[in-house]
Formats: sequence, structure tokens, C-alpha cells
Amino acid sequence: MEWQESLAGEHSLLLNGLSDIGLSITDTQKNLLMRYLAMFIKWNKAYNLSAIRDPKAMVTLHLLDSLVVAPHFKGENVLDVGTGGGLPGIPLAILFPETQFTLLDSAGKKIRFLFQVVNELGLKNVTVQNLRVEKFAPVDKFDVIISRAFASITDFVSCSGHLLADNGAFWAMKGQNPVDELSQIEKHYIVAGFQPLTVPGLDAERCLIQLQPRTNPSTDTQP
Ligand SMILES: C[S@@+](CC[C@H](N)C(=O)[O-])C[C@H]1O[C@@H](n2cnc3c(N)ncnc32)[C@H](O)[C@@H]1O
Repeated sequence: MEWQESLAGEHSLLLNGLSDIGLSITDTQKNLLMRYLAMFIKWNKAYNLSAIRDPKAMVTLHLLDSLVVAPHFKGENVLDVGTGGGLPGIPLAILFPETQFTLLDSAGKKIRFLFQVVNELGLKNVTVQNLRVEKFAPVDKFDVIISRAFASITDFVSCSGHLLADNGAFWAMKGQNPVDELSQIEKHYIVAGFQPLTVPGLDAERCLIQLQPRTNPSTDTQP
């Protein structure tokens, strides 16, 4: 799919945003991000992948909002829970081709779109799963389980906790610092990392929270 003429403005917006985030990526990766955007725009008309319809808003609210975690990123075997149309999993998989990504969603039409994305873009490091996360029982567990706009932190960790490897971490992409949500899980999880994030072109709070299970909840919570 060609995007060069129809999405020239979106391409500039993406390049400026990548620069603002401080990401230096190859031309091939930029091209893959734009091809993903072009597919998202096309399929969104029939598949209702996202309520955001304006292509420039998609650059900011989908691509850059996903990529803003990239400077903090590490992980070898990553699960994106409730990935929807592939966010943040597809942009991150494009940036980190050595990392294995599993993108999971219960909605069949979103998964059909993702199979097409993986095939057309040739993303060899991406596997797609169509089921509820509670039912997912892979052989290997994940060292990073990430989600964006999926659920409350309590629901996120409770429905996918069985999938976290030893020493692994949940990565919750949130808006405002969710103090109340964190207070509900502090008995069982510690905040291993907290990064306030600035999404280029977006005047709204964003943060990334890394959570790890407490090794001994009963003693760790003693005063
Ligand atoms: C609001 S969308 C967010 C999609 C994407 N992460 C994003 O940021 O654009 C939430 C997604 O979670 C999926 N979902 C909800 N409950 C789920 C579950 N228990 N297991 C797997 N997917 C689930 C829905 O189908 C939906 O695609």
C-alpha cells in the first residue's frame, strides 16, 4: 500500500514526534509505521478499530502515544493485553524487532486486522492471539505484560497475573497518576518504576507504571 502522497502531512507529524521523543529509527521502521497507519485508516472505516477517525489525530493519539514508552522499553517476551488494533504492540514491535511480541484481544475483527498487518508488514516478531486473557495458557510466560486503555490496574493484574514470568513486570500505560488504583493493589505489588510521559502534540498527562509482585506480601506490608 502506498502512503507517500496521501499521508505526507501525517509523515511529517510522525517524524517531528519521533524527534521530540528522542527516538532515532531507520527509514525502514518509519516506512513500516506509516504503512501500519495507512492500514489502520483503511480498516477503521469498516472494522471500527478506533473512535479516532482523523489521520493526524491517529499519529498523535495512537502512534506517538504508543511510542512514547520506547525510551524506557526493555523486555524479551512481551504480551500486549487488550491490544485492540495493535496498540501499543505493533509500533513497539516495529521499533524492537529482536523482541518477541504477543498481541492478544478477545475481539475477532481486531485480530483479523492484526493478522493482515503482520502478514503485509512481515513482522516476524509478532504473534497474534484471539481469546480472553483469562483463558490464555501459553507454554512460556512473559517478562513484560503491557496494556494501554485496557482496564483498571486491579483488573489488569488480576486477569493476566498467571502469565507473568518470575521477575517479570506489568507495564500499565495510564493517563493521570492513578493513585487510587495503585492503593488497591499495594499489598501484593510494588511500583518498580514510574515515568511521567510527554506525548508530542498532546496536552494531557500520561504515565508509565511498572509493577512487580511482592515476593512476600504478608511481611512486606508490615509497618
Ligand atoms: C479500549 S480497547 C484498547 C485497545 C488498545 N490497547 C488501544 O490502546 O487502542 C480495549 C480492548 O481490550 C479488549 N478486551 C477487553 N477485555 C478483554 C479480555 N478479558 N481479554 C482480552 N481482550 C479484552 C477489547 O476487545 C478491546 O479491544
